Amino acid sequence: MASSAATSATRTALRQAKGALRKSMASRLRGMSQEEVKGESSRVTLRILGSSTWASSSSVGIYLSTSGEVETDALCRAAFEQGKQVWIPHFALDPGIAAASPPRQPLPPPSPPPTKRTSSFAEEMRMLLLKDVQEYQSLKPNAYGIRELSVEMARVREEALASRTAPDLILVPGVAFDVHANRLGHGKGYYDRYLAQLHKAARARRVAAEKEPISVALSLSPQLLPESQMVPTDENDRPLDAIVAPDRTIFGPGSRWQNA
Ligand SMILES: Nc1nc2c(c(=O)[nH]1)N(C=O)[C@@H](CNc1ccc(C(=O)N[C@@H](CCC(=O)O)C(=O)O)cc1)CN2
Ligand SMILES: Nc1ncnc2c1ncn2[C@@H]1O[C@H](COP(=O)(O)OP(=O)(O)OP(=O)(O)O)[C@@H](O)[C@H]1O
Repeated sequence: MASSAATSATRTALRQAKGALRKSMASRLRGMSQEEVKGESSRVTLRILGSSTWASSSSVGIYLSTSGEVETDALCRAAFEQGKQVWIPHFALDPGIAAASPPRQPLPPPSPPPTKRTSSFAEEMRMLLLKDVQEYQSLKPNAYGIRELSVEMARVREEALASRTAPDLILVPGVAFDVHANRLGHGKGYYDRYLAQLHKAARARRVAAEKEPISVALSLSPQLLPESQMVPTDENDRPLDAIVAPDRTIFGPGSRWQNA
């Protein structure tokens, strides 16, 4: 009992530390002007486009940026121009699928408090194949303000986990990063779980270790914490292969990212 109480206290402390960092980073990022974000995004984009990892990848997973993130518009367009396959996140809840799940309790049980809140987002993120740049340009923002395929299109669209041409490079968003290549996201664990599944799927397809997908986070300058500060992590948080910031690349343990 004592050790499970300690574990639960540790988890609470970790959740609080992550929450505090998300809050302080959000306020730092609000202090950046649009011009600063654009300028830094261009520098990150040039570093990605100039890397040999980008040059040798034929299939890329790219997040579609929202405020407080490195903008990915130029990267998406470059990927299409260069004939790469482009996969984007999808996390809108599909009401068709929700209707098939067991009915909710009319009232939450008095104790313990409910852990699940109603949300317009799915439990798990998927990565769906975009057809072309025209389709990319036609995407509409979801309830969170992030552009993605409509729920109807998403139902019939190829998903990366089951694909033989799954992305070999994933460009990952985040709130904060540290010099050990750790990442803090928005708190749903979508990318942590998805990357773990993608690696599992690659192993199941007997993809060689050196061909497993490379995950690289894109960071605005304030998002990369100073050496003295670490992102709070637990056993589910895997360091990335690299973090590319406007004037610095952080390499994760055993990284296969190649700048030049
Ligand atoms: N541009 C971009 N796309 C992305 C991500 C991202 O971080 N950036 N994601 C990276 O994972 C996924 C979306 N992640 C999300 C994470 C949290 C919430 C959300 O609802 N946050 C609430 C608080 C939590 C809750 O209500 O449960 C909020 O902000 O109010 C939504 C989406 C997929 N696409
Ligand atoms: N690989 C995993 N397997 C199972 N659960 C996981 C995994 N990774 C994360 N989780 C769970 O997801 C929840 C949110 O995790 P966390 O706070 O690290 O999210 P995040 O990485 O900041 O968010 P996101 O990836 O959506 O940007 C936690 O309860 C965590 O335990």
